[in-house]
Amino acid sequence: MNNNNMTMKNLPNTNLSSLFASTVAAGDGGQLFPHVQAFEILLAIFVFIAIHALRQKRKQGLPVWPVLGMLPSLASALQTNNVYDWITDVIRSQNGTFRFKGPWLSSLNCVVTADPRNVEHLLKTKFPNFPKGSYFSDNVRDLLGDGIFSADDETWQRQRKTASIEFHSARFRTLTTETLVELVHARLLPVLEDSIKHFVTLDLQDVLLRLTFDNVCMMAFGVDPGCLRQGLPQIPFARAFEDATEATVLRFVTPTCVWKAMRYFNVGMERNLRQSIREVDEFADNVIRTRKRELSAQSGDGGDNEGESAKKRLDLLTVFMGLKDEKGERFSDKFLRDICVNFILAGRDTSSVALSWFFWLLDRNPEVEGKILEELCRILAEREEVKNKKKGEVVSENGLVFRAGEIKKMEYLQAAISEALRLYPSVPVDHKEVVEDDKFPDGTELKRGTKVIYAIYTMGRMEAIWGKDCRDYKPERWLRDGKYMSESAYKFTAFNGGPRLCLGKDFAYYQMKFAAASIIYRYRVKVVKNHPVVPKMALTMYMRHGLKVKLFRREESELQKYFKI
Ligand code: HEM
Repeated sequence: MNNNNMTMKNLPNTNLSSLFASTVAAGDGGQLFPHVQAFEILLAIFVFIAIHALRQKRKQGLPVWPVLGMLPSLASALQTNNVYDWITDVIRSQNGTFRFKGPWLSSLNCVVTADPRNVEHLLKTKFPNFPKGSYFSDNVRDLLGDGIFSADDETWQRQRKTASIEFHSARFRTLTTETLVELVHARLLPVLEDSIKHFVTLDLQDVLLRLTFDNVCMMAFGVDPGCLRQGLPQIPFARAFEDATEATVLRFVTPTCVWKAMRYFNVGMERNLRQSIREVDEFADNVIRTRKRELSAQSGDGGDNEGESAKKRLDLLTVFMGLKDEKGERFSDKFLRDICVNFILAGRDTSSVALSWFFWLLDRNPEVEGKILEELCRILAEREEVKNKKKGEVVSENGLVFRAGEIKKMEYLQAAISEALRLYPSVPVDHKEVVEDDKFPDGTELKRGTKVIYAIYTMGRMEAIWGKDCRDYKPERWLRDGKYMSESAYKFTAFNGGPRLCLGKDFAYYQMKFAAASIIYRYRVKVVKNHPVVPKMALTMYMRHGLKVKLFRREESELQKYFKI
């Protein structure tokens, strides 16, 4: 055998077994040096394996290596700027669904799909067969306990039912609307105004995260942590919460036995996680204790300050404190803590991250910004007091607050935000586990215990779902005769679908529209030139480097153009 002639190109035509045989035979005859012989054998084995692995790529989407499975491809994809684009390419090459093969004995084997028929199957049709599962809940239990996000079955159902009634009650809606007005006008806009006064750039993602964190803490605990204030202070509870979620996410990319051992010995990331959870718990315990005191003061003499303030409360903590479980007993403090922490996780960063991508897209699509502004001014022009004013007066009104009815009329803005969520869903991938053997509508076999990932990010980029222009930012695709038309939850999965549809969806749209309209009406948001914008690998699709922007106050003359009065 002439080893010098052995190239990757001509090898597929070589009879490998004869190659092996001749190599070994040469060794038997002792005509070659033993280390050359060993090298040849190893090289031949390697080439054989490489060809086999690469051949699998066509059939299975990625090369499959002995022992390591598809891990090398994943590892190199993780070094790129956007792992979600990589997943998208693989899924597209496999017509919507592929099976990821992890290393031997690892927990990484899974089926990944972006086929709406499969997504409907797992989120709705066969919902009981696809719970979150023990792998997910084991990983998140220390932080989320038995809260709605990680729970399945009755524990989930009970929280879902109660929270759903509360979320859809008129009182709750009024309170959240009022809270939002206060947060945007007394806190967000002054911070933005400050950046203009001091000629500084701003990380808009950080500012929006602060806004939604304060907002959701007020909904869950009835407490304002005050993250969004001038000077943007560090708030220990917010910091601890963020650290705890980041450390929890690390468990998903660490072999289970490794993180469990680290937890046992209280070292590394597990040590940090324990410390952060302790701080979150201290905050929660404190709020729960104080609320209990308030409520007992209210049911006692009812006249003192604590009792009075408790009467006004509508947060989830107070609602759940007033309820009893199926045995007629009050919920434990631990369960109350879990409920609140889960709601904070669900509502903390989803809307702010969506808004960050939205403002980035607006910067790249100024015609969309123009259409939003036109819509805002058209809606404002319907106000009686505006009609009675002379041309130009309304635009100089600093204290202008959009009303709930006006927010609802913002169809184009809703379309523009939905379009941003289609391309950059706040939750880019989600996860389920198979209880009993099953089969997807596309024919994929699912064995009991299989992990299933539905790739929400990829679904927004499938030609089969959205057409040839699926990668373009086009709010118009959501409009029919100027009215916003929602899509099937199994095509547009940003808010999940079926029984576990996002509970905060309506509120989130309201919150995002209110904040966006209040900003866009006053400022042009320009992304700092050459600022790198790439997603971060996390449960929520943050921008890895934040969103550095500079704000410019809108000139009256610019707004004037849009007022048709
Ligand atoms: C743009 C904003 C939002 C997006 C894109 C979004 C998306 C989602 C998604 C994908 C899920 C399913 C997660 C899973 O089961 O693994 C979910 C669940 C949930 N979301 Fe949202 N969400 C948003 C805002 C909010 C807000 C503001 C709240 C509350 C204040 C909220 C409350 C919830 C709750 C409680 C669940 C759990 C529902 C259940 O399991 O029954 N979400 N959301």
